[in-house]
Amino acid sequence: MDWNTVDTLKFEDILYHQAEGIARITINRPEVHNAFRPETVRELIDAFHHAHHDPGVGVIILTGAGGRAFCSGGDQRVRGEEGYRDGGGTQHLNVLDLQRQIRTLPKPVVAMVAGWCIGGGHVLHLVCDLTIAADNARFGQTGPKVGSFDAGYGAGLLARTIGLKKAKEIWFLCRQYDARAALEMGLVNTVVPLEELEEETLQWCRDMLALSPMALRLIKAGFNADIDGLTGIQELAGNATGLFYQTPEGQEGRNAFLEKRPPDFRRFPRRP
Ligand SMILES: CC(C)(COP(=O)(O)OP(=O)(O)OC[C@H]1O[C@@H](n2cnc3c(N)ncnc32)[C@H](O)[C@@H]1OP(=O)(O)O)[C@@H](O)C(=O)NCCC(=O)NCCSC(=O)CCC(=O)c1ccccc1C(=O)O
Repeated sequence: MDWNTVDTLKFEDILYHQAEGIARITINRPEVHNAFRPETVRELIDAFHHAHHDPGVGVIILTGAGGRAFCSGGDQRVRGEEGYRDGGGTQHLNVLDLQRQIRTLPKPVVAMVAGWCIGGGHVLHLVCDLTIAADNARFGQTGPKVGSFDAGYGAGLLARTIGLKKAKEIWFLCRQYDARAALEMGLVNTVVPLEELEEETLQWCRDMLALSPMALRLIKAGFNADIDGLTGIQELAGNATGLFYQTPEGQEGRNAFLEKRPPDFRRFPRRP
């Protein structure tokens, strides 16, 4: 695949590439196994925002540079007493904003995982819709070992994904799991040799690009609705409103207002 960059997007900690309707977002800090600092997360949020609003993008890949790590979580070197310090000294837990963004983004997001997928990095793959793992991938949570925990998606979505007992084991014992074990517990969708990781991920993306974007959008919202509470229902309901706007019945209300007349909904059926 010949990836293109986007001239308007300038990043320091991440890379953004695009081709054939696929956006590839790469955390590019291999010297720390792609740990994220607040600036990394801010750039990821901007990149996902761009991919979300680009009508030429149908599927998004999230990955890490270097082949040795997807992401090792928050950068412990900038961890302060309240969060992770940015260059100006303000402390953040802004990866939580990124997690919600990936959940509500109405396009499939695929985690392409090689190497370490640990801590907050593990939660990032978890909130992606699908995970394609290389055979060198290793998964786990370290929170209780390093004085941290993610009791939101990191706990609840993990339990929904692999079951409560296994999710508690992962958090309570802080063990690491290889790709085969991750596949067996339903934590990833497939495992391939490292050298085939990108091609396999692209094939999954191409298969999704051949399908109805609206159907994928709605089924993603449907999968997330109950787990995400009112935010999930809002996403599903927003889609319903968007579809209703496209109907003559929805447009009659707007037209009547603009034409300063009472709306006439009598011609629209009350369906069984
Ligand atoms: C991933 C390891 C197991 C890999 O081990 P190994 O192969 O031996 O490599 P190393 O030599 O350890 O690492 C190479 C190099 O990278 C540096 N590094 C690795 N991880 C980090 C990191 N997270 N931060 C900073 N630096 C890192 C390492 O120091 C080495 O550099 P040198 O210069 O050579 O020393 C192992 O590296 C490891 O265990 N890493 C730490 C994993 C970890 O504990 N991550 C943090 C978990 S907590 C978190 O992610 C917080 C997320 C968050 O923001 C959050 C917010 C709100 C609610 C909840 C959360 C949440 O906790 O998720």
